[in-house]
Amino acid sequence: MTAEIIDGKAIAATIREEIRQEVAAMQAAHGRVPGLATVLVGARKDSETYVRMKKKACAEVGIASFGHELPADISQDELLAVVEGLNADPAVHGILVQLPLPDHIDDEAVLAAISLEKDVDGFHPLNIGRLSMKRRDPLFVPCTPKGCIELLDRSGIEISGRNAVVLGRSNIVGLPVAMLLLHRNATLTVCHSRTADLPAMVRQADILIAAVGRAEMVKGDWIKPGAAVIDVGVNAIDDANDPRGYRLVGDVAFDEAREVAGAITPVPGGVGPMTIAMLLRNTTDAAVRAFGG
Ligand SMILES: Nc1nc2c(c(=O)[nH]1)N[C@@H](CN(C=O)c1ccc(C(=O)N[C@@H](CCC(=O)O)C(=O)O)cc1)CN2
Repeated sequence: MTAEIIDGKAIAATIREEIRQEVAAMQAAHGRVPGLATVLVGARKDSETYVRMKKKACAEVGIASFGHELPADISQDELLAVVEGLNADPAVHGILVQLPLPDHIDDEAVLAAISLEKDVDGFHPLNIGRLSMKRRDPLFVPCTPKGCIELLDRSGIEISGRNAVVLGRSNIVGLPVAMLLLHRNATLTVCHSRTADLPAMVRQADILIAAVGRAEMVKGDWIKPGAAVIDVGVNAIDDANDPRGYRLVGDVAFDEAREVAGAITPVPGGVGPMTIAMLLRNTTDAAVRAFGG
């Protein structure tokens, strides 16, 4: 079997066009557009790239973006003051604090300071708490997990009643995506570094979400024939043939897995573009609420 490739780039482009039209309609109806504040602390190259991609995506759909580039040695109080200022700014409907933050900053305190109505990353403890409960919808769902579910839905992959295995238990991806799958009536297994016989567990998966951050860890013979494989990993590995000196690979050994799976996301071009599309979705939803529907 050769798997169907789930083209995250194309699906994200469709979603972005849907949002562009909504934003144009908002502009016509209210004379206002959604606004996203991005907060970048320090000069990590990957974070700079992601924030730049987010601002560009905002511009393409008509969302206003307000960039705050702050020094790596900013104090926690100073950063909290920036967040408070954005909470009070009526032009800002969503606040994105790019992670990870420098070690001297307590990221939980910063995420908890974001107004619930502007928490477009969905990382506020109350939003996460609501995500973990039945029938208590959070105001926002974290972007990468939401993007994984959207990829399954838009590819016509049934979730209810299927065995879903989540590899990884991070706050950003593993735990929230596990909750979303459970809410959609999947039978859920969460695997991690202490799981015994990982290949055997993964082989149970009708739907596999790989989010461990280890390059090509999941081998082809770990995959159940016909499974849907959503690869969240974005890992740089050395490649002398690439002009950048590296290339990006996922957590799944793609060439092996595509011979066994029914459907699979590539890296790059799978989940990554969906993360940004879902941020635009959440920001637009925040503005709709702020404008009164
Ligand atoms: N506040 C947040 N911080 C972080 C999040 C997040 O959702 N909110 N997620 C990640 C990084 N991330 C967004 O911030 C992100 C990662 C990857 C991509 C993406 O489109 N990747 C491309 C490849 C890009 C490249 O060539 O370098 C792909 O997979 O096709 C977008 C966003 C951590 N921090």
